[in-house]
Amino acid sequence: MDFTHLIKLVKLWAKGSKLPGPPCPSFYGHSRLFSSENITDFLSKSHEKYGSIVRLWLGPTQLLVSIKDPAVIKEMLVKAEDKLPSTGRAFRLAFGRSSLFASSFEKVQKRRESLAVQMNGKLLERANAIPSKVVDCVMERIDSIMAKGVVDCRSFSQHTAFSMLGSTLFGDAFLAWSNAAVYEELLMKIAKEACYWASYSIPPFWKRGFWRYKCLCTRLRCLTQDIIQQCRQNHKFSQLNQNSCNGATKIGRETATDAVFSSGGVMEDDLFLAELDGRLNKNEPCGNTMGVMFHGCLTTAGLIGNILTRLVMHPEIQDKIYSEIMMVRKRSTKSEVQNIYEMNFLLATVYESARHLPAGPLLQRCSQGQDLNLKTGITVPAGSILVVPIQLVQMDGSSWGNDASEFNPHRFLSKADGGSYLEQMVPIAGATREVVDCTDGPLVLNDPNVNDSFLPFGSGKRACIGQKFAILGIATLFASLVQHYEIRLQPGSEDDPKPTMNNCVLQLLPSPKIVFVKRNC
Ligand code: HEM
Repeated sequence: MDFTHLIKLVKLWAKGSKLPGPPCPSFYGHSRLFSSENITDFLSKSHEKYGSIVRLWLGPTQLLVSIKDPAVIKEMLVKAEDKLPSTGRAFRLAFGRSSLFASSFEKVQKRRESLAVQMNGKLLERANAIPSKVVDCVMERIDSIMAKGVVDCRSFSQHTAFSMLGSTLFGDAFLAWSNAAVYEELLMKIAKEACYWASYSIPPFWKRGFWRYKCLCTRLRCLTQDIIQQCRQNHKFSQLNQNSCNGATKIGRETATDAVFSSGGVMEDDLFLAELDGRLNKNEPCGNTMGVMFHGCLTTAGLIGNILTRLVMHPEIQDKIYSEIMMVRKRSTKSEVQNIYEMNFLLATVYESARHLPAGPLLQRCSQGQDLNLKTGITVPAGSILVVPIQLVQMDGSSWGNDASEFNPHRFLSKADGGSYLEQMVPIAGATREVVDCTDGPLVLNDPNVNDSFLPFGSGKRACIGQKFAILGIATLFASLVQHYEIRLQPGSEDDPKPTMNNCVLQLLPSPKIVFVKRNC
């Protein structure tokens, strides 16, 4: 250890010991006391005893600081720009260099901004967060599932999220791709092992399992290149057709700068993919594309599964969503997708599901270079691990009321006059600011982000850039699903599912078995 390292360490000890927290139980600190399964319980007890900021030693050189106060969390998430080195390592190990999921903010800033413009601009302007072709594809799958029998929420959600993200990134070619099932399986195998292999600060070259894992990652890269190739061919072909219909001879990007989306709403150009990976690394291409597929599929599948589980456990909520869909669609002349902005109860159910069960137990940050001075007067020393126990924050009675632990979409609705805040955020041609008259009277959707304790997509400098896309896409999907099918719990599958970490995300397990019953509409 060199001299500067030693000075840093002494500062960490000196400043860290001024923070409130339990005494260090051993040389290894608290690292052996909590695992990912009981981390929230452990932090809950520590916050009860020591207040809203708690420090824990994870060993002689690692200080963890957990923050539970919403105002301090907000400040911290804006000020602490870096992610933990292990997060960046997990993505780098699996997918190669990435300019989107690296731990240093400096490395991701530019790509984040340009991708956010794509995700939140063109994609949402068209109010076509997911194309009808994906919904058709999911519906077809339900028909084949019904022919076979039952399915569980988890596997249905996984396939669905995969179709959603795949067709958004790769266009129509993805839905017809013969390797889609293999791709999905590979991605899930990688998800099972990613955190384990990233927990080694030096890759364990001596372990056979590690090389097996690297093989899976290489196969995923080859398949990603294959689908990108097909996506480009598809695009060129459709351009050729379009040009020959127009009597033009020129093909390629010059004619397609505005054609990121086809008429069906799918991004059929390779501009989006080029935007994702740019000229990142010729030896390890597609790092960001694979990273987005990985993160997007796992988190979206988690939320879809979570909503499905709620709908089968609370049939009264499903009935209410169905009434809202029918009411909105009956009285509206707009296209199906635009109607989503008027389905306030459905959107509130999506928010409530995300509040009730976030993708993971912790948001994490660090500030490698300098100390973090918070307005409360507290200084978090450079190099500390900063965490937000989201489950605790999103279930806290002082932010969410006495019924914080209940599943209640109404907490995001109010009876005041006005339109949905989503409609105001994403202006749609011809959209009026109507409110939906559900059985309880007109309901207005509140912006969930006004509550600092709503954090399923993080917040601040490293917040999720897929939030609006995920919410609108998932709502679009459920609007079709619930309109055409009643989703019921398979008799005998009444176990009480509990939040459990599985494939890098929190899921309600055991996953209930469900049946789709076609409605007469
Ligand atoms: C239900 C679906 C999703 C959930 C719950 C979710 C959740 C999250 C969370 C909690 C973070 C960390 C935020 C923070 O630390 O403050 C994150 C980061 C991120 N998300 Fe998502 N996400 C979802 C879907 C997506 C999708 C569909 C995309 C893109 C297609 C996406 C792109 C990203 C990116 C690029 C980051 C990394 C930001 C950074 O490190 O700077 N997410 N997401």
